[in-house]
Formats: sequence, structure tokens, C-alpha cells
Amino acid sequence: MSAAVLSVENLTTHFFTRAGVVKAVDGVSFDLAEGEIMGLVGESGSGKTVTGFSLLGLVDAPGKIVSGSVKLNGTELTGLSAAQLRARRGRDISMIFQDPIATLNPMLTIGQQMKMAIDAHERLSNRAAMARAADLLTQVGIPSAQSRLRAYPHEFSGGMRQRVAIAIALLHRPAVLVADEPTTALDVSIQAQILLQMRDLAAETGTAMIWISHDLAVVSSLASKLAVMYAGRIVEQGPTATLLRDPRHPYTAGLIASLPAMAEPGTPLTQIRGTTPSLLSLPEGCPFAPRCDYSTEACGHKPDMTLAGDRGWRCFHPTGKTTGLPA
Ligand SMILES: Nc1ncnc2c1ncn2[C@@H]1O[C@H](COP(=O)(O)OP(=O)(O)OP(=O)(O)O)[C@@H](O)[C@H]1O
Repeated sequence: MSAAVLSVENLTTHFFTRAGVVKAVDGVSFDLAEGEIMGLVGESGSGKTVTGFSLLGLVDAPGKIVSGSVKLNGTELTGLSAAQLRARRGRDISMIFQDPIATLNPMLTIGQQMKMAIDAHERLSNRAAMARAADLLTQVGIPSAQSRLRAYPHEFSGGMRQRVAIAIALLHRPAVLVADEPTTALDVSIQAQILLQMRDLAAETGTAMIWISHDLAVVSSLASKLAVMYAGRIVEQGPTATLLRDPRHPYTAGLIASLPAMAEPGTPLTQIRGTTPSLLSLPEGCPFAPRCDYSTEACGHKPDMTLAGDRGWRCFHPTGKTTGLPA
């Protein structure tokens, strides 16, 4: 494996609200190699989006990165000024969101918007910029790219708008792309097509990707490794196939058991009992303990990450059960 393009260590981001401190991201660590795709999964509110925002320096007051390190190709990002971060965002590290409408300006053609995104970091002639833009549109699967540059966002379907947003995020061939549920709103077949194209793009361009989703099945089809978040912490991480076949954290095992592929035909899907804890008042120990079938007195302490080869888990009672999912 090549050296990490992104190295995140003990990243901790809190929101200092009137109601108290929301520990949205709590000691998150992972590495990402060139062209590697990592899925960041977990229930709503587990801290996935705030992790993505923290990587790009997009956390605003009352939020703050309180400790930890984010190194992009060896450069520490957490100490950079707003201007220094702006210079890197979109060029070295990019983010795409669930709703491309929020990213695209309805008043400008796609070509004008792509030119503006190029101009933010590079001086290119109009002709060269349009050639780069058309190339990117083709790469993300938009037919007749040259003529589509003259179209406005409303002339595109939801899936096509999302492809445009992805193309804009990739214009400068960033080292890292953070994708926050960008295909969730799309229908399943379009979603599957885009995921396949993203996998090819990561391999062709070397852009490493963090694919955020609440849907384990979606990210598993794309990512070569997974990080499972619960209550602001990564509770398990490892290669996708290994983790799906042989989860160690009971929360990961619960997520897998709730996948339709795991259910016996005719039986209801298994749900993890209980609800996620409030990040304002986390229990002293393991935050999953109140929902966990394996919890004991030991779980009154916070488990550290147990590392074993290329995987890790935060649990005093890792499950040894295999799931029956293919490797
Ligand atoms: N501006 C803010 N002020 C206070 N708390 C915030 C703010 N932004 C996010 N949070 C809190 O941080 C926690 C993590 O939120 P985050 O959006 O990262 O979760 P998520 O896993 O991405 O969920 P979802 O899938 O619903 O987007 C949540 O408890 C959320 O309420």
C-alpha cells in the first residue's frame, strides 16, 4: 500500500451550545491511500457529516476542532488560516453533498459554473477550461458533454445534476474527495451506475474518497474499507469484505443483520433495539452499552481501539460470529 494521502489522528470536534457541549466527533483516526475509497457509515447523528466538514475546515461556530490532526499529503490542515484553507478546498480536497441544487447556481450554465470553479485555482484560457469541463462531464457519464455545457441546471435530471456536482468537485483532480450521501436521493439503478463510475474514477485519477452513508449496503458496494461510526467515534474499521463477514463490534453486527441480504426469506429484518444516545450527555463508558446484548460491568469504561492487522474495534466483548456474507 502506498503512503497515506490523508492521515487523520484523534480528530475531535465539539459544538459549544447553550444546552451544553455536543461531542460530535470524538477521537477519530484513519488513513487513506491514493485512489482508496473508504465508506464512513453509521446512523443519523453519529457524526459522519461533521467529520467530513472537519476535514475541509468547514466547521463554523459554535463548532470547533478541539484537538487532533488532519494531514493532507503531509501538510497539517488543522492549524491553517481561513484563507489557506480556501486555497486548498476544491483544489486538493473537495466535498460533494446530497443536494446538488444547493451547489449549483440556477442562473448560470453548467459551463459557466465549471469555468468559475477552475478560475478559483488556475488560469486557463476559455477554450482549455471548456475542454477540461467537457472531459470531466464525459468521465462522470454525461453524454454530449460539449453541448451540455451550454445548458442550465434545471435542464438536467436529478441524477445528471448530481453527476455535474461530482464533475465540479473533481475539476482540479483533488487528492481527496469527501462525498456526503450524494446518491441517497436518487433511484437505485442510477445510484448503482454512479457508484460504479466513482470506483473507476478513483482508480483512474488516484483521487482518494470518503463515501459517507447511513446505508451499509450502498457503501459496501463501492468502498474497499469501512469505518463504522457510533456516537461520534469510529467503533470498528477494516477492509469491507472482512468486516462484513466477520464483524467484531456488536453494533456493526447489528447493522449487518438489518441488511435485507441477511434476512431469511419471509422473516422480518432484525433491528438494533433502542435509540442512539444524545451527544450532549453520553454515558461514561461505551455509548453502545445500553443497546448491546453483550454488555457487562466492564462496559462502564470507554473501550480503546483494539488494533489487529488492518482492522480495529472498540469493544470489550467483540463478537466472534461470522455473518455468512460472502468475502
Ligand atoms: N451547528 C451545530 N450545532 C450544534 N450541534 C450540531 C451542529 N451541527 C451538527 N451538530 C450535531 O453533531 C452531531 C453529529 O451530526 P452529523 O450531521 O455529523 O451526523 P450524521 O452522522 O452526518 O447524521 P446524518 O446522517 O443525519 O447527516 C449531531 O448530534 C448534530 O446535532
